[in-house]
Amino acid sequence: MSLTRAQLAQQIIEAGRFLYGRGWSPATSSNYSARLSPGEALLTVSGRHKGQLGEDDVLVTDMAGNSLEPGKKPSAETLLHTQLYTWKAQIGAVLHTHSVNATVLSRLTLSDSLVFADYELQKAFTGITTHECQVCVPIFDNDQDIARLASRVQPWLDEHPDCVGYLIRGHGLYTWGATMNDALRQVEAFEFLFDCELKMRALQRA
Ligand SMILES: CSCCC(=O)C(=O)COP(=O)(O)O
Ligand SMILES: [Zn+2]
Repeated sequence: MSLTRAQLAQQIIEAGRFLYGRGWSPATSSNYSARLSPGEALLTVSGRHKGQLGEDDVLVTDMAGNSLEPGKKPSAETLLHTQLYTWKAQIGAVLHTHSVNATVLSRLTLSDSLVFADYELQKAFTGITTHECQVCVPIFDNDQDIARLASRVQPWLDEHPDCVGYLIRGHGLYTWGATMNDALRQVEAFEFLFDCELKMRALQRA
């Protein structure tokens, strides 16, 4: 069943309240979207406070990232959302967050990926049914040129059809789901795992 623009806007508004409240979308950072139709996404307007979004703070774009609502500026990172909708038809929502843990962990990790293994909570990710597997999270260097960044993300997605999210170094997390609730669950799962990983590293050093 497809949801209306108003329903999807409400989901984005509520996601923003939740993510801001958890401290994962501070200071106008982050952007959120939902698939409105096969060829259109509903995305946050650039620069808005994500804990205080209203109905006017979202706009429709095409899958090339062009605003279909003149006068509204789409998120600077629109292309990172639309590339995911183009990559997989099952994706219905994309969330990008800026937590302290995602930022610190992506800076501490000098290699180009993080691997989670043996955590029961890995099962919160779509398609994962056991802790006995590895969840590989690529880390891409940050880039102010979002088209260039998207062009570095694309080969990874193409080669890893089961990818559940990625980090941008010193910047934040991208994850997604068939529904907004699926995407929110994955943000929470990542944040739990980031927390565990940072605590493990701190204790191993002590
Ligand atoms: C204040 S954070 C810098 C921009 C950013 O990384 C972000 O997620 C928000 O950008 P937007 O254009 O979507 O508001
Ligand atoms: Zn960002």
